[in-house]
This record gives sequence, structure tokens and C-alpha cells, in this order.
Amino acid sequence: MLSVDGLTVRADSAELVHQVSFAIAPGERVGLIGESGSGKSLTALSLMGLLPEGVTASGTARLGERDLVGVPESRIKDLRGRELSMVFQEPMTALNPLMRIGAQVAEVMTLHGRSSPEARARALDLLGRVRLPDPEQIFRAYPHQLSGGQRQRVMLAIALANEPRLLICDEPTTALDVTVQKQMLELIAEVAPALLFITHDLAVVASVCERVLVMYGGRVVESGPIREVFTRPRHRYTEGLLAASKLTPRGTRLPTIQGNVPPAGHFPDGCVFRNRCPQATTACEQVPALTGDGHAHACWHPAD
Ligand SMILES: Nc1ncnc2c1ncn2[C@@H]1O[C@H](COP(=O)(O)OP(=O)(O)OP(=O)(O)O)[C@@H](O)[C@H]1O
Repeated sequence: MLSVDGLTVRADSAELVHQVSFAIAPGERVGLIGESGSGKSLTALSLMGLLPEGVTASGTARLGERDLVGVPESRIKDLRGRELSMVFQEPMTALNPLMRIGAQVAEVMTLHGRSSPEARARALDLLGRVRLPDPEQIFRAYPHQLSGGQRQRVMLAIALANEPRLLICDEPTTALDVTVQKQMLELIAEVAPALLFITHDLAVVASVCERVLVMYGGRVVESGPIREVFTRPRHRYTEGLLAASKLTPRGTRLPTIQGNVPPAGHFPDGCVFRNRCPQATTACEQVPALTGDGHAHACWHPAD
């Protein structure tokens, strides 16, 4: 559905993103990870036609039959918010502080041709769909009257308003506290038609996506199914990311956990951490959603 081929982003003479290629199938959820400055946001902004002034993209990116790169602003404007849309990290900067929430959700639909009464009715529906409590009250509220998590749900409602084929999320939960973050991630995974999810948090990517692209220095250095990349990273940079993450790197000695320890060597089917701890008697702790593949990554070691 989305195919990106040789995407290159430049600012003056500097090449910031080099020859990035990847594809996303309908319904697929793909993570884009990498350290700060590796080119994740510029890659996403190129697809949205939202690059900052003085920054240009070349190469090809197609959503279905439509070109996204190198087309006039009027064409990309027509697609943005309709065929593909984006949720950013900080909703307060994306929402208009002077406009009621309902009107902001409705506006994105009237801009793309719906009648005003239809757009308002659908806006109310959408506020319920992103599980905002009391959608009618939220509809009449101003952005400052909402919590950070609620504002981010509003942004998701806006992004989904025209039933896009692809949703792009750029660190959408970084500013939220852990419980709200978890709920938001579950919601995104549930409602996204197809997803490009940008984050530097590997546990988040494991919980939301099926496949991952790893960016380093403006290049995609590795890609594949989450389980494969996280258990057998081929690039040293990916190994470093894993070691620095909350996920258990190979050979880490974790503290012995007392209590009801599962049988030695027991891993639930599909555990991505199965081969990561060769040192000892290991087992996975069944803690849903901690890492997203359905269980936690804790390993038990025999007491020293
Ligand atoms: N407007 C700009 N002009 C020049 N260079 C830019 C511009 N915007 C970004 N860059 C540079 O391009 C590189 C990639 O930036 P980008 O924002 O895509 O990184 P990122 O991986 O999304 O980082 P983060 O996780 O911090 O958001 C960085 O070195 C950044 O300094």
C-alpha cells in the first residue's frame, strides 16, 4: 500500500536521510526506531509533505497509486488528513487553543468535503471511538480543559476522521504517564488502518508493531519482524539499542526472583526473549503487556 524507494532528504548541501526504502502492507503496523537525530521524523514528514522550509525530499514514495514526494503542495494537501494522517508528540501545539474540540475534529472533515452537520455528528462519534469519557462534554471543551492523554486522544480522532489508509505516529505517547501511555498504545494498535510508528522506545515498538525498521545516521540499517530483529540483531547499532533498552539484552544477569517460579527453561510460545539469556535456568514471567509480546522479559537465575 505504501512503498518508499530511495527517499533522500537534503538541507542545503547536507544529506540528512539517505536512500531510505521500505513498504507497508494494508493493515500492517511498522515501527521506525533509532536514536535522536537518525532521521525518523524527516522520513515521516517527507511522506506528509510537511518538511521544514529549506529541506527537500527526492526519491519516490507512493500510497497506492498516488505519489507523495515531488508533487505540488495542492496535490499533497488533498491527500493529507484524508488518505494519510499523522499524530505528533505534543498535541497542545497541534490543537488550536481558541477553538472548541468538536469544531476542530469536524473541521478536518468539512475541509475534505463533508457537510457541516454530518461532520459535527461524526466528530461526536469519533470522540467516543477514541474512548474519551463523556464525548459530549469534550466536544464543547477547549484544549486547555483536557488532560495530556485526552488531548492526544483528540488528535487521534482528528487523524482518523477521514478514514485514512495510513496513520503515522511520531512519539505519540512520550509526553504521557505510563498508565495513560499503555491505554493510548492499545487504542492506536486497535484503530490504526495501517501504521508507521516512530519511537525510540523499543518496548513500545514491541507492544504495537509487527515489523520494525532501524534507522542510524539517516539510513535504514536493519529491518524485519520484531521477533527476528530483537532476538537476532544483525547490525551492531541495533544490538546497542537493545542493550540500552528496557528489554533484556543477551546474557544480562537479572536479580533472582523469589516466589512462584515457572519450570526451568519454560518459555511461552513465541517468546522473543527465548534465546537472549543463555547463562542460566531461565523462564519468562507471564506479565501481560509489559513488553507487548504478551509477557515480560524477566529471566530467573539460580540463586548464587
Ligand atoms: N530544518 C532542518 N534543517 C537542517 N537540518 C535539520 C532540520 N530538521 C532536522 N534536521 C537534522 O536532520 C537530522 C534528522 O532529524 P530528525 O528530526 O529526522 O531526527 P529524529 O530521528 O526524528 O530525531 P528525534 O528522535 O530527536 O526526533 C538531524 O541531524 C537534525 O539535526
